[in-house]
Amino acid sequence: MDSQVVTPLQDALPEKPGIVPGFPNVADDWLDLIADGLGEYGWLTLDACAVFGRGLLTQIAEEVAILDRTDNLRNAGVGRGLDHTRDRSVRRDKIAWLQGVTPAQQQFFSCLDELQNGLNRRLFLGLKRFEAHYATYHEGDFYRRHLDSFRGRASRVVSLVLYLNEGWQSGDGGALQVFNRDNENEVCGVVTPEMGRMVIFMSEEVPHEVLPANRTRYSVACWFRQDEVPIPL
Ligand SMILES: O=C(O)CCC(=O)C(=O)O
Ligand SMILES: [Fe+2]
Repeated sequence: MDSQVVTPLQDALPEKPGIVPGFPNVADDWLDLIADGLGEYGWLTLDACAVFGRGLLTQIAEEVAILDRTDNLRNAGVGRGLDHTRDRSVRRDKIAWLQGVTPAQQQFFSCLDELQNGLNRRLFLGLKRFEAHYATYHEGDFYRRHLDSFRGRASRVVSLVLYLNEGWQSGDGGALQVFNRDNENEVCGVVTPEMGRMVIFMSEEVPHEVLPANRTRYSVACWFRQDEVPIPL
């Protein structure tokens, strides 16, 4: 597996007022909405600002920006185990895996935990753990159409991407195109990577593609998995 230890960059982070009390707030109705969208369409997008709170989103965005500026992200690969390659014709983003070590990452991971439990209770997915990485797409970077998991491998089951870019304009490119799970040539959604926007989809079912970005694009991508430990694919 592509992995990289992310050292907490506490010293580099400016003083923050902290995370606002009452946030994050993973409420039952929010979990219902996500479970309904996944169950009915296999994917959904929503604005998660009110759930995470601006304070946490800003801290997460600063972490990835610092990792980017200090050259602590590395070229992402395609496939796992022996099939793992860094094919730049398929994807050009740079990534760093989260270890849940900084206060912001701990808060974020506790939300992912609640989401995992909420989805298991509603959809009986048997999700056991999750993994998450920061991703940076610089100008011209893209990720061609793909699925995040292959059928029957019982690995990645649900994908989640949270975008971290203030003031994203349509001319900035970098949209996520979501394809129909029954017809991979039909676009059924276009998601703009604006701060706090989130997309969630079934990893084995929904083809998707990141269009070339015209400015730096930050995100955190997470996968909820059914396996206890990574199964080499
Ligand atoms: O950043 C996105 O919009 C999607 C990224 C993606 O598809 C992936 O990392 O597998
Ligand atoms: Fe993907």
